[in-house]
Amino acid sequence: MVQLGIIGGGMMAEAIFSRLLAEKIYLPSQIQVSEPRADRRQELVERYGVQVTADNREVTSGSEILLLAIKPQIFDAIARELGDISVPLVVSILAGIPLSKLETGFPSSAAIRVMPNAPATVGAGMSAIAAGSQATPGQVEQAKTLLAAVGEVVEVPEKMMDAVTGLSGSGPAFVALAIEALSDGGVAAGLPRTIATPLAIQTVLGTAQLLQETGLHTGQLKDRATSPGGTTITGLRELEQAGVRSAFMEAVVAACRRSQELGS
Ligand SMILES: NC(=O)C1=CN([C@@H]2O[C@H](COP(=O)(O)OP(=O)(O)OC[C@H]3O[C@@H](n4cnc5c(N)ncnc54)[C@H](O)[C@@H]3O)[C@@H](O)[C@H]2O)C=CC1
Ligand SMILES: O=C(O)[C@@H]1CCC=N1
Repeated sequence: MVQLGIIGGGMMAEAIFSRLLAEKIYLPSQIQVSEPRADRRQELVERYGVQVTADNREVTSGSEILLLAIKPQIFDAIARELGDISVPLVVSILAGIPLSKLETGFPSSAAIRVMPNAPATVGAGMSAIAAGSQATPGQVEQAKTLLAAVGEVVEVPEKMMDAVTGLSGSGPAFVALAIEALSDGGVAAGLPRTIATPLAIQTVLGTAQLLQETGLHTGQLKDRATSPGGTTITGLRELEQAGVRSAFMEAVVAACRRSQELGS
């Protein structure tokens, strides 16, 4: 019997259900994905053996949880198409779409709004969840179990979800841009790309791990790496002159605003 129905078989859907399968939380026979693109359906069957269909309604019949993994821009159309169904729980990963819209769109279901991120693909995701008014503690635990399969989970009040989207939802792209720029800097300084990119990636990974494992404040770590009159302070001065700190802050705030727009 299908236990997890998924609307939209794209990148995030695959990231989440592939880990659920790998961790044996569901069997392939218990997951059904609806996806309009035939080549994508075939790919998902070949890779994972899950059930696929082009018919969204087929997915909803019998599902215990319905995971919405389509783009937020088509949420209204999906709610019109499926709003009369009665699955116990709708879990949405859509940027911006508020619980009020989920609850109005799916009036017979409890709703949980989630914001995961792209590192979910390798089990290193960060997800925030906010429960709707009809969600039972058991359903919140069910959602946490789903998301724990792809990384860390934190429960937040819904009013924080757009800011979460701007930070951890969009953040992997901001960090990827920073890694690419560090690698470019290495190339500009004379390194071959094949050495510069792994150096940049491991530097970001190691710095994050150091901060996480030691609880060291970011400012203390910066000070530790900074000798008087040395190389690091010379580079930091350039970053400050270019307004990099402000650029990151504005990126998160702009992404948060866009999440608010998508939900309005
Ligand atoms: N990409 C990311 O890093 C993150 C994305 N999200 C959210 O996840 C959701 C999905 O994003 P992605 O996986 O990146 O997009 P995607 O484009 O990879 O996946 C969306 C899928 O929905 C399918 N689709 C289109 N129309 C459909 C319909 N009428 N019925 C059923 N399926 C349909 C598309 O063919 C596609 O495979 C979005 O709402 C996004 O806001 C959330 C966190 C991170
Ligand atoms: O760019 C987007 O809209 C999605 C939501 C969070 C990350 N990617």
